[in-house]
Amino acid sequence: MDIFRTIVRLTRPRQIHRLFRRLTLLGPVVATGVNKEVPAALAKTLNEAAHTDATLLLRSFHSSDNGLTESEVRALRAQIGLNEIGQEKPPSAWLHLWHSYRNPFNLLLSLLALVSYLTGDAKATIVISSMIALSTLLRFWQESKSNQAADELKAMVSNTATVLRRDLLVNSTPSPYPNANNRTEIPIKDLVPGDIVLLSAGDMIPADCRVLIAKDLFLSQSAMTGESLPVEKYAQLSNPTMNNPLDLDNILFMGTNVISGSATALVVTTGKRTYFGTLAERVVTTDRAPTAFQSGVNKVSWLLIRFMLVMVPLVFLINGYTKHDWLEAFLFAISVAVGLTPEMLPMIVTSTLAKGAVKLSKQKVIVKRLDAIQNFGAMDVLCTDKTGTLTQDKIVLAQHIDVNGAPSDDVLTFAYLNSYYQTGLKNLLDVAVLEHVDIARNLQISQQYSKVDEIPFDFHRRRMSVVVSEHDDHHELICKGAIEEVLSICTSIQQDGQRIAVDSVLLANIAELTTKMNSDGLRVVAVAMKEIPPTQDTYSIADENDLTLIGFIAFLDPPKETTAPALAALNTHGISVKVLTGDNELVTRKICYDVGLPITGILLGSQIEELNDAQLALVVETHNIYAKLSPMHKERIVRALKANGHVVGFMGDGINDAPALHAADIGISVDTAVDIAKEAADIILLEKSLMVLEHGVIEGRKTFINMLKYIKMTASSNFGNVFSVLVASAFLPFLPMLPLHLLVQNLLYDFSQTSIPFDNVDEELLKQPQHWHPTEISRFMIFFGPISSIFDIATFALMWFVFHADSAANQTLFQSGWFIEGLLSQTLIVHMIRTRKIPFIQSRPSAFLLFMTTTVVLFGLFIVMGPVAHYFKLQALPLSYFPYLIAILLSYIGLTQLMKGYYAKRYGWQ
Ligand SMILES: Nc1ncnc2c1ncn2[C@@H]1O[C@H](COP(=O)(O)OP(=O)(O)OP(=O)(O)O)[C@@H](O)[C@H]1O
Ligand SMILES: [Mg+2]
Repeated sequence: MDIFRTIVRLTRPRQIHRLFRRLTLLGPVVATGVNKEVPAALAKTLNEAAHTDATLLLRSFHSSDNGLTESEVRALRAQIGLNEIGQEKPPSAWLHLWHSYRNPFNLLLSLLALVSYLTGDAKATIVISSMIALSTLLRFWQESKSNQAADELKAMVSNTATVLRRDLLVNSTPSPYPNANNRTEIPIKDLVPGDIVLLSAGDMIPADCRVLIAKDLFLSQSAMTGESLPVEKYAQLSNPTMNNPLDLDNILFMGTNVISGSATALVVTTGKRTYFGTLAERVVTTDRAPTAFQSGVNKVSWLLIRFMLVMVPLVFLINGYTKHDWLEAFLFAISVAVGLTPEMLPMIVTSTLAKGAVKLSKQKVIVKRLDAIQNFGAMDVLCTDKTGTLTQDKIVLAQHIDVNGAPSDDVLTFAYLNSYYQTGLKNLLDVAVLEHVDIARNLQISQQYSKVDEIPFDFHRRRMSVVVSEHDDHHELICKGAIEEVLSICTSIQQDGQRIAVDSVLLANIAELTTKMNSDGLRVVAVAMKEIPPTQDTYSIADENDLTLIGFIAFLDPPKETTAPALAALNTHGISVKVLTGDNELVTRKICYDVGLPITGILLGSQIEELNDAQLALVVETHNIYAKLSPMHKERIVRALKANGHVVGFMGDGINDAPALHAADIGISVDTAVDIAKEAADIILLEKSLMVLEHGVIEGRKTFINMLKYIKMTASSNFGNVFSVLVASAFLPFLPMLPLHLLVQNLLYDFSQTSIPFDNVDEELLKQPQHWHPTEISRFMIFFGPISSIFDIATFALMWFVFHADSAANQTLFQSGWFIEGLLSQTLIVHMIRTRKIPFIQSRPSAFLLFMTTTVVLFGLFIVMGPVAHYFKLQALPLSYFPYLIAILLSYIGLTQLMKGYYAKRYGWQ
């Protein structure tokens, strides 16, 4: 929860990164420059776990081959707590209150209060103290709301682990781990030591674990150790003398993830006691390059700070010299500085983003990194995979045929065995195969077959094999995968019960058959096998040779009905869609045709391989379909588009999508995706649909536009104010406003701005991607700021010449006149600047904004005209002042409206 407090300091990028990391469940925290040592107690536990024999270890954890029982787990959890990292605990309310207080604005007010108290000015002390309370509570309240929203969002994304539970065992015979029928999915936070977890490619390691069984298990530990190469892990230590905990190669660390292979592991430590947990308290995160948005906010802040550095000393010196009261000149200069500081900027940014995030969550879009919202609105190219996005989430096995195209039960049987025994990949194709449960019954799998080994899937080979033994007289290696990739390892073909050597005629026939199916939109997977004498019990990729092609299974992957309208909607919002898939071009072409996505060019992974970066940069602009891609191709395409200046979104849910999700400006994944894809994403959709995405994009744009509004208004009105102060200081024999007045004005204005996140946005602004142009903000500020000064100076003249407030004795009258005009013009101008159109008539503000600005205006009038004026060192103005005021305000509005037209024509309006 202190996440959001941290974001409040938006001008400090380092904080943001830390914060965003924390929003991710097991964020990629990279420990740099910290003591990476494993605490002694943990090192001992891990070493013991690594060196103890598996059976003994299980016993020492009171666990078994089949895991713990539900009641054991519950008892243990009550004792040791949830599997969570402690840091996510919210800070105490008092601490939060202190942080809400601790800013320059409040510190200055406190100083003023102290000065008033010491000079015996009780009224001023009371007024100033109440201001401090008000501004602190305002911030406290806003932030608490944002924090709560963030917590609720986080809870919406599911993070589960697969565990074995002894009491779920269906029959008394213990099943081999990988296909155990007593597996169940539980939230990661519910894991306890002694739990047995099943892991496969794409999973995050949910706690510190000891490997019990590993199959080609490769992990990325970069999150933990910074090393980028995958490390292999085994069930047994490769070197039994090893005792450096981080080198133990049968220990898995929380926060790392499985790149390939599969494992069964025993949970050894959980939560804060894991290595990750101990690290989380000490980590220094590496800085990612700040996003365009962060650096934009920084630029604006710096602009104002630089400006302040020039103006404030000037104000100080001028007032000191001319009025000879250096203390007052100092306090005044400081107040001007505070007036210039956009101290509410971080809070407005936070609450605008948080509010956007909450609204998005109602559209089933969960934002993991808050500043992704801005990128969401800026995105102009969306790259997406095919399955589940363009097509329905449900794939069905439609055909199982031999090489002649005749239905064949053999093919289905082999495919079933392959899907049943493989553990490396969880995907929809296997789910579809396994739906044919009748086969399992007929085959009596567990009695007739036993698994010998498997060669897991990877996205370069595009195939996977399992080796099973039937009656022990031979082993069968069964392979399934993409057509070309399987054919490349086949030397024969099974035709009408005969095994025939592959020749070009056969190959041509097969090509014709599969092309036909692909063009009908069927995804085709080839199935092949070979029999091997049972001389070995481990197999590797090298054994995938000399296979016999049995036939094909074909899947129906029909397009979603919503895809076509969603594509059209994205198009009208200025976003072009590109399809990046590992599947082949024929199927993809058919799907694109079905959903009405015009194809502007198809490029294959193999072709991309041959292009250098410059060539690729040209090609990605023109082509919109990319097929047969490896994960690295996907990433390269995203990078090329980014380098061309696009803001690129990538949507995907597989292991193969993770690198591209990382590379994109905005990574989008789904709740059902593999852990590492979810981890890499900035946005999680609770429903994989392009339609949902469109709502998200619009919400993102609204959020961004409102934030920009605030920044533009505040920058320009602060700029104008200081300009006026400078002019007034030079000519007046007294202060144009007391420090107190400046601060009250500032606070009231800020107060009215808290409604900005809720404001309406003009329709036409939502049509195009919204980019961030920090230079435009300075231009806007320099353009519109001085306009207000013209009318401020007119007010000075009015007070001086008409109302004869021309001596120190009359200064309160002068100050009151300017106080009202300044506050009213600043508040009114909010309505002018929030739209390029005619306010109220062509573009209506939200009711809340209207309410807040009206309240502030009335309150300002009350302070001056009401009975409390002397508390604020103000005095009631003669009624004859008001017609002048109205004239001044109307002229101001008129001139601003004119200038808006000119500005928009010249520079455009965002
Ligand atoms: N479970 C599996 N068994 C065998 N082969 C598979 C399996 N999953 C994928 N393949 C093969 O690998 C190819 C690429 O995988 P996949 O289609 O999942 O890639 P992708 O880029 O995620 O595609 P999509 O855009 O459709 O999500 C598939 O077309 C198929 O030939
Ligand atoms: Mg996919």
